[in-house]
Amino acid sequence: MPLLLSTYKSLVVIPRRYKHKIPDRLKDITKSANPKFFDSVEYYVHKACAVLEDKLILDILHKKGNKMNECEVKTMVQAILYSLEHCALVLEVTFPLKRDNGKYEMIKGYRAQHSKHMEPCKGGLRFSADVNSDEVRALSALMTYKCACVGLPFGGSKSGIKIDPRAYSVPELERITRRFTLELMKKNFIGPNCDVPAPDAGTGEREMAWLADTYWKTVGYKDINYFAVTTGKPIAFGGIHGRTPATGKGIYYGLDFFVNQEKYMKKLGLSTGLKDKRIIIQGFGNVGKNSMRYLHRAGAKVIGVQERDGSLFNEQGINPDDLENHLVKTGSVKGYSKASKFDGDLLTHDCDILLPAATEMVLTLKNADKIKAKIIAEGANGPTSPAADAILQKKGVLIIPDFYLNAGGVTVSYFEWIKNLNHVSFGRLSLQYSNDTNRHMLQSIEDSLKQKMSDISIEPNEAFCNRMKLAGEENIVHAGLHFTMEKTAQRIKDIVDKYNLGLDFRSAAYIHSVTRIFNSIHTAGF
Ligand SMILES: NC(=O)C1=CN([C@@H]2O[C@H](COP(=O)(O)OP(=O)(O)OC[C@H]3O[C@@H](n4cnc5c(N)ncnc54)[C@H](O)[C@@H]3O)[C@@H](O)[C@H]2O)C=CC1
Ligand SMILES: O=C(O)CCC(=O)C(=O)O
Repeated sequence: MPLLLSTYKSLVVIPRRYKHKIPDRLKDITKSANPKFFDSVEYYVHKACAVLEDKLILDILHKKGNKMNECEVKTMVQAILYSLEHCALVLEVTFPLKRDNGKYEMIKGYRAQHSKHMEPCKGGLRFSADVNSDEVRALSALMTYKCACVGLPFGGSKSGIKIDPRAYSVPELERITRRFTLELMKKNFIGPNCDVPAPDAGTGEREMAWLADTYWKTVGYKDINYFAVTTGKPIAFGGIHGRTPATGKGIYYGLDFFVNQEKYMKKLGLSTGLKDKRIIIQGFGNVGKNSMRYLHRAGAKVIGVQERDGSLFNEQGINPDDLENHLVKTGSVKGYSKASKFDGDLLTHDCDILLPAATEMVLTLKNADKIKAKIIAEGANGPTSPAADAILQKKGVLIIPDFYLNAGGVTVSYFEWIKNLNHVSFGRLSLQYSNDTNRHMLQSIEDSLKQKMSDISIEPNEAFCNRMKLAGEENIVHAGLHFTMEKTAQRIKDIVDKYNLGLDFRSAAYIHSVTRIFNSIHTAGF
């Protein structure tokens, strides 16, 4: 079938000559109940390449000054696209831990660097009993596409340490984190210019401070940029305002963009806007809790929360701050009095938006057919298996893909990394100056008008005053995040229209990312 590209003015027909081939080993993945995570990401990438490959080849062939013949171009394009199948480097380390009770235990950890088409590589560090090599490889690949999607100059990486953090004391977690950092340093898997970790599931500011401190006190003292070795650090140790809630805030911006697209909401039979949308969230950790907070503020009703140890339901909506207070007080969502305990599977309960924000592969061949949500907002990395994706697409569900929707975290990590390299916080040099400039501008308008009208005074209104008062680092970060999420959403939407992809926003986002990665590899030389 020819590929129809609708442009602003006309419809361009591209003959499908080259037919990017999805490898045989991935062909049946849409029927698999339990696919490998890395294979799933790879499958999605190939699916996008099948749409994109012809265009990449033809673009180069028709580029002014191109000296390669068709066969050479095709071979090169395919080589670059298939190179994305591989994870560039995977480190697996095992080291001993002396536990508080005097016993010893061997700890396993990984760091995978999927693509080094840009450096440093960027990606979080997770603590979870489920960590394995396949998982970190898949998560590192997602980081490659995530950074490209929102236009960050990074390759993709990810670490995991195979522990349940709840089973260890704080001093034990500190020893594990510091020792793991040393192992990464010994193999050149960490550094401001080669690989920069950040928080992921089971870790946060505290772990990032231990990591940065270990680097600083050993090799980093010779490196003036040592703070840029991790992101997601506490403010007092080189962090940036707004990194902790950034993933949740980005999810809110992304969702807000898509639910305001009339054309798509009509297709789904939903009204536009977040107000009164009924949402179910899986996971009440960093991502779940923070996205719930922003969605609640926007007037959406989070009617259900599913956690590891129980589920809550209230058709009138659950207050995120209230639930968090209960969690902090009791250590669990269980027993929360303003919602009822829910015994069934909340993921398949009726709602407008389902927001998985806990872990991967929760929407699978087993439950996809029972999902009633009209929108799946992928807050977690990899929550949907290819089989579930195919079923949900068929059912006409709009899926906003993980590596776009949860990119707010790494976007603000990028701002933190730049802040550390610049050794100055955003706005420090310019804010007072721009506030003074605004006041001079108002005075100048007033002076000009006074020449014509004697009795006039111009005062900044409340909104303008607030804007000048609030213009600190946090607001600059949020504005940068908002801009990034909205601009990227627009690009993804344009690609859906351009390639007639229906509701397949995942393929559109991959086309966007792969095009950027392809261009950088092709430009640098392969
Ligand atoms: N922290 C970040 O900035 C980012 C995180 N992500 C992804 O978002 C997801 C969640 O990450 P965080 O919120 O940081 O982790 P977290 O550790 O802060 O929270 C995860 C929550 O999910 C719950 N949970 C785990 N398995 C569950 C299950 N099967 N059912 C119900 N609840 C379950 C846990 O009890 C925990 O409360 C992960 O997939 C992570 O890779 C993605 C982008 C950035
Ligand atoms: O902030 C970062 O650098 C990475 C966050 C992360 O691990 C993710 O987006 O999955």
